[in-house]
Amino acid sequence: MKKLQVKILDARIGTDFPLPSYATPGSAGLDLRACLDGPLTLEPGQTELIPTGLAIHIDDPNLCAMILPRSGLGHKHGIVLGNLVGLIDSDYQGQLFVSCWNRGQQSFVMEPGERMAQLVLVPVVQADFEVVSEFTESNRGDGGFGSSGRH
Ligand SMILES: O=c1ccn([C@H]2C[C@H](O)[C@@H](COP(=O)(O)OP(=O)(O)OP(=O)(O)O)O2)c(=O)[nH]1
Repeated sequence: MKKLQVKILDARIGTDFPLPSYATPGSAGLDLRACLDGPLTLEPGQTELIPTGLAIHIDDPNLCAMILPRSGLGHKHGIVLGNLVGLIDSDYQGQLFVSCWNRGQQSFVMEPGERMAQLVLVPVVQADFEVVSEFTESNRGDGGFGSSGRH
């Protein structure tokens, strides 16, 4: 299997914090840890851009990466992403940052090395554009926004 090369920018990763790894052979997401010097308190409503200490250059236009929230942190503690989803372009070469938003009612202390979000590689298809007058008809046609279900 072809694997993406992830560059480690922070020497604490692999020493103070574990190396990134997939939790199980079937895991889709790679945990992204907070590369912090000390605890960071996120007050209710606060958003902070938190470094991961990792950089990737995907270098393949057929792929991108997405940063997604961790379900437990989001559901139990209200820690989700300020941008809802982070999209990492295949030509991006910088450090990965996670926009952490405390949408909950209580302060949350992010500890150094804490798993704050996850990174998933996703196939990409780019679009070309063409002006046409009609499509070949389908069953749905242009029905949407609940046209086939509850009104
Ligand atoms: O959660 C995120 C989202 C993006 N990025 C990096 C990778 C991505 O390739 C780059 C640009 O992201 P995006 O295109 O979403 O940003 P933008 O606000 O549209 O700005 P621009 O493309 O002008 O930099 O920032 C992150 O590190 N974390």
